[in-house]
Amino acid sequence: MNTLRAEAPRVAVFRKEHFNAAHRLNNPNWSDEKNARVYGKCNNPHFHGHNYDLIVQVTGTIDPETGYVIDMKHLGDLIKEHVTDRFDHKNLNLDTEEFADLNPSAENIAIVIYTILRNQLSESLDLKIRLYETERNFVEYPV
Ligand SMILES: Nc1nc2c(c(=O)[nH]1)N=C([C@H](O)[C@H](O)COP(=O)(O)OP(=O)(O)OP(=O)(O)O)CN2
Repeated sequence: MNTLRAEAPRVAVFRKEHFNAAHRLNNPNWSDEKNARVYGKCNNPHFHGHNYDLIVQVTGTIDPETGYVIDMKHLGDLIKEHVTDRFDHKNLNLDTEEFADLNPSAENIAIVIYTILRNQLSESLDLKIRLYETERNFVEYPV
């Protein structure tokens, strides 16, 4: 008799959201010259904006009653309440406590969003964030 039981399949679901925000990349421990050299136009003292595309990936097993890993409507509502309402049309450096002392690079923004959403989801669900800062520049966390 085969005593091995098939593992429940794990499925990834994705929710895409969008927000606009301004930021400035700057290291306060460096000179103005070094900041300008390292960050280039992203160091503009008057800030600049991006149209961020956010893809939230949630992976888990399927609830046999709903057929869902997670209700994507609920996931969309969570992202709106906790992420996009918080960051959309904000100056990340000046208007948000998360980036008051943290350089708002795409990497750091992704980690902040991950941490916010991780607290909203069941521990049985895995979470991954993909954040597009431009059409060609994007980051993922965790890897
Ligand atoms: N590792 C990182 N590198 C860069 C980041 C970042 O957050 N992490 N951010 C920037 C800029 O803020 C921004 O992404 C602009 O970069 P740029 O390459 O100029 O943008 P585009 O893709 O629109 O333009 P291209 O013409 O394709 O270069 C830079 N680096």
